[in-house]
Amino acid sequence: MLSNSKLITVDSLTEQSLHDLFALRCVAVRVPEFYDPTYSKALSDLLYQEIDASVSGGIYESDIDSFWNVTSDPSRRERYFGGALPLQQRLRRLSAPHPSPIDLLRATLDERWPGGSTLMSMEGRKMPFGITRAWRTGSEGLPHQDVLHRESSDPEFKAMAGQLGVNIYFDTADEGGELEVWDHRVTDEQYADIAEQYPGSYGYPRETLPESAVLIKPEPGDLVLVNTSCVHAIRKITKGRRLTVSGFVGNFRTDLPLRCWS
Ligand SMILES: O=C(O)CCC(=O)C(=O)O
Ligand SMILES: [Fe+2]
Repeated sequence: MLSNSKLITVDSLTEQSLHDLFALRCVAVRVPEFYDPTYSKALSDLLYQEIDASVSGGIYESDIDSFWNVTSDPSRRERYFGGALPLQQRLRRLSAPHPSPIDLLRATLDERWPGGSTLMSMEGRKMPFGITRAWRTGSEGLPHQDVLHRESSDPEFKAMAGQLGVNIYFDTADEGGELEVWDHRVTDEQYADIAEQYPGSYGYPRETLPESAVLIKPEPGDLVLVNTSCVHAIRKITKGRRLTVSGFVGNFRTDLPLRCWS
């Protein structure tokens, strides 16, 4: 039975809940109404219009590539880094007169984490944080992990002590679209043997996994943080559509800044 005992729900993000998530005392943390739900719907209407057909398609539509889509394409990579600051500025403009939800998240992490929080840089360039992901009816995200050092050979990322997926939900599906998280990790050693079968740590068959531990049906305005070393999936959206602003947060040490990218 799915007990959701590995889910922590908090009124506001705390240092303790972040430590619990990095240490896998839980697999997900939910902050209901992190962003005002009445602003969320209005913002989602604007963000749907920003979807860019020229960024990589796949399971969701977006306004900017994710890092893993640009690693082997120099022109996409250039566009990705060039988009980092315009992305922040556009979300501020679309959210005004309310705060940008991604600024609010980065400031909250800065206040709560001993070492603070900052945008991730790579080779001296800022990375985008807070991409829009629009999930249409019929789409789903298969069981996967997000582990940066499997996507980049940069030795710096090997030192990362943990990675979180952070999602703020602005529009949610009428049916389906739940976030499912397993209390289960495919280790780097295990992944090395199956990497060719599951590029990007994506698409593990459900029958190879234990029962999932957490199932979240997000509401507009919710923030959900997942330890992305745990296998997680987005159940098929069978009615309606779903829009998130999404990113990752890397922990390099408690006394160093969390680093944020998408
Ligand atoms: O959209 C979601 O609920 C989760 C997306 C995801 O896979 C992640 O944040 O790593
Ligand atoms: Fe993920």
